[in-house]
This record gives sequence, C-alpha cells and structure tokens, in this order.
Amino acid sequence: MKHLQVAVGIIRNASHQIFLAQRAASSHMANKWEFPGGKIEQDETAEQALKRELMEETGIEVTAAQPIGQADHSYEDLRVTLHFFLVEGWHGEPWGKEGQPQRWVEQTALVAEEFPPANHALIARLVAGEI
Ligand SMILES: Nc1nc2c([nH]c(=O)n2[C@H]2C[C@H](O)[C@@H](COP(=O)(O)OP(=O)(O)OP(=O)(O)O)O2)c(=O)[nH]1
Ligand SMILES: [Mg+2]
Repeated sequence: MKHLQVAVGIIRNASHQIFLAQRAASSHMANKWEFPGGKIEQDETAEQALKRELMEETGIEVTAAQPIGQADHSYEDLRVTLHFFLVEGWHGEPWGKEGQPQRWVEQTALVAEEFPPANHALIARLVAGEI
C-alpha cells in the first residue's frame, strides 16, 4: 500500500482559534475540513515541508512551529503518517490561497467528524485543552 508522510500545521492565534481549510471535492477525503499541509518530499525534513506547504496553501511564512505528535492511519488504499506541528508564529495573514474555503474555529469547538479519520485523536486532545 502507498504510504505518505504528511506535514500538517495547526495554525493557532492568540485567541486560541485555529485556521481550517476545506479539501477539494475532487481530492482524497473530499470536502473534509483539514489543517493545511501536504506531502513531505524526499529531500525535506517534516519542518521544511510544513513551511513550504503553508506558504503554498495559505500564504504565511512560519516563524514558530513546535512538533506535537504524529498519527498513523490506513485508509482503504492509502496509508498516511501525519506529522503535526503547532504553529503560533508567522508573518502575513493565512487565507485560502488555492481557492479552498477557509475559516477560523475556536479550539474547543472543533468537531472531529468534520475531519479525516486520521485527525480524530488530535482533535480530541485539542478540544480537551491538552495542547
Ligand atoms: N493536509 C492535510 N492532509 C491530511 C489531513 N488529514 C489527513 O488524513 N490528510 C491526508 C489527506 C491526503 O491523503 C494526505 C496528503 O495531504 P495533501 O492532500 O494535503 O497533500 P498535498 O498538499 O501534498 O497534495 P497535492 O500536492 O497532491 O495536491 O494526507 C490534514 O489534516 N491535513
Ligand atoms: Mg495539502
């Protein structure tokens, strides 16, 4: 089975709101809400991939990112390992640079079912205020 390593950014502002983007209708996990991010390339560290993907997808330059864990999940025909980073420092203002819908949500109001299954354990930790 194909196995992807994915860098994922939990962009959190001073009011403890988190920036979400909606996945495209044509993509894997179509229409689910996600934390911006994407595949780690061969020659990259997870943090380098995070910075590149967040610039590409949201237009921000990440200045502070802290690793907060990983999640491994097997979908029907694809295995993913998500490398989560809490992003609390950046330059610019995140927006849906690739045309994807976006919104800020209070950390405690996140709803696990709106995300791909690989995110569910992390959402529980965020809602519980453990992060
Ligand atoms: N970005 C992101 N991907 C996630 C999350 N949860 C989750 O299961 N995934 C899965 C969906 C995809 O199968 C896989 C890769 O993410 P991606 O589609 O963002 O990768 P990418 O930006 O490099 O995509 P592309 O270049 O192919 O358009 O990770 C999440 O919260 N954020
Ligand atoms: Mg992506």
